[in-house]
Amino acid sequence: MIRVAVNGYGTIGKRVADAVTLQPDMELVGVAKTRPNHEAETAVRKGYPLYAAIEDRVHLFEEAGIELAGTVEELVEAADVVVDACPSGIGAENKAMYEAYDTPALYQGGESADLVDVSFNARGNYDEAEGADHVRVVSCNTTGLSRLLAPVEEAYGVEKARVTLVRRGGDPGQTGRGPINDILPNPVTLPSHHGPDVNTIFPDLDIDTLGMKVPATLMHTHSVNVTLEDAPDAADEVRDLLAEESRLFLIPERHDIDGAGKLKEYAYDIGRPRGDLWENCIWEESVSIEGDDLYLFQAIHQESDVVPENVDAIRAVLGEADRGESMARTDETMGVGLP
Ligand SMILES: NC(=O)C1=CN([C@@H]2O[C@H](COP(=O)(O)OP(=O)(O)OC[C@H]3O[C@@H](n4cnc5c(N)ncnc54)[C@H](O)[C@@H]3O)[C@@H](O)[C@H]2O)C=CC1
Ligand SMILES: O=C(OP(=O)(O)O)[C@H](O)COP(=O)(O)O
Repeated sequence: MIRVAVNGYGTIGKRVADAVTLQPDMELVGVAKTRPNHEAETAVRKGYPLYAAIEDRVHLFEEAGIELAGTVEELVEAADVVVDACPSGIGAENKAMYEAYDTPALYQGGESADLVDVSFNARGNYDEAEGADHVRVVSCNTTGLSRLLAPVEEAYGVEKARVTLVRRGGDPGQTGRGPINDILPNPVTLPSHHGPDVNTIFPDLDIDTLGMKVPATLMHTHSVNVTLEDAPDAADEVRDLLAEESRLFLIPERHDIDGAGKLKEYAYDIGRPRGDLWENCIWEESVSIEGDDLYLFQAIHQESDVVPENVDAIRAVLGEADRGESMARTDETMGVGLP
């Protein structure tokens, strides 16, 4: 059994913890939190051993009547691998602690590529993570782009990818985020971090990305244009290619899903935990071929698409399974793949 610790039990961390408990080859050693809020209480209710992320705050948990299993250093020491899901920049601060206990660490997309030995996407570069001490699971948007571009590059070759990312301003729980009533080029200069991040997975891929932020919380939306080296005659061929990928969901026309709102409704209706959509959601009708150019729209559920990737990264780092085995096991246990 792979003993997994999760440090940072927020949007990403709590989802990764739940996914780890579903894996037959993994054991969740515990989760670390900075303060005794509702998420801490829920973790305890789920039976997850809870550790204090900051030693000075142990008394806050005691005062709240929440039982602790120990401090984060004990958690890291007891684990074979730690998933750091702390806010951007805190992962970098934690690196020395992981090194002190010789525990390999997975970081999230908010950390810099320079922090780690390898940036990771399961479909893109699974094998490169084996034996690495510090691995970054790339951001939600970069994960969505990597999953899409991998099969397209393999089948047709990518001459140039151009993507405009219309990004949600904040997650549903992030009440302090904006914009509330605006549409922002973000960043206003090119490229957004997503293109260079895709290049940490596919170094030779020619890609330009432009970012925006809008007053929405549900999902991101990508407008994708890829000039292909060897374009197929018909868009149907591309649809068939994408449909073979378990983490790409081609939204059928019959579903009558016109945006992120209905996508989330669909996720709740089919009983997805937290309404999560782990797959890229690609509008089937949008997949078009114009000459050598492929066009499509996809929506990305920022809170959850990196979760299967974190599970795969755990196995990849420890060399516990090859890409195909790991992705299949993760998909089957979590229920990845939409009808
Ligand atoms: N929310 C999203 O849409 C996505 C986030 N990411 C990345 O995942 C990482 C985490 O983001 P979220 O889960 O959204 O953040 P979050 O704020 O929801 O959760 C972070 C958790 O870490 C805790 N924390 C803060 N300092 C800590 C410390 N020193 N030790 C332990 N825990 C600490 C916070 O209290 C919070 O519970 C970031 O790098 C982010 O860029 C990646 C993909 C999507
Ligand atoms: O990694 C994400 O988005 P990004 O790829 O646009 O940076 C997540 O949605 C977190 O973004 P945030 O930094 O706006 O919270």
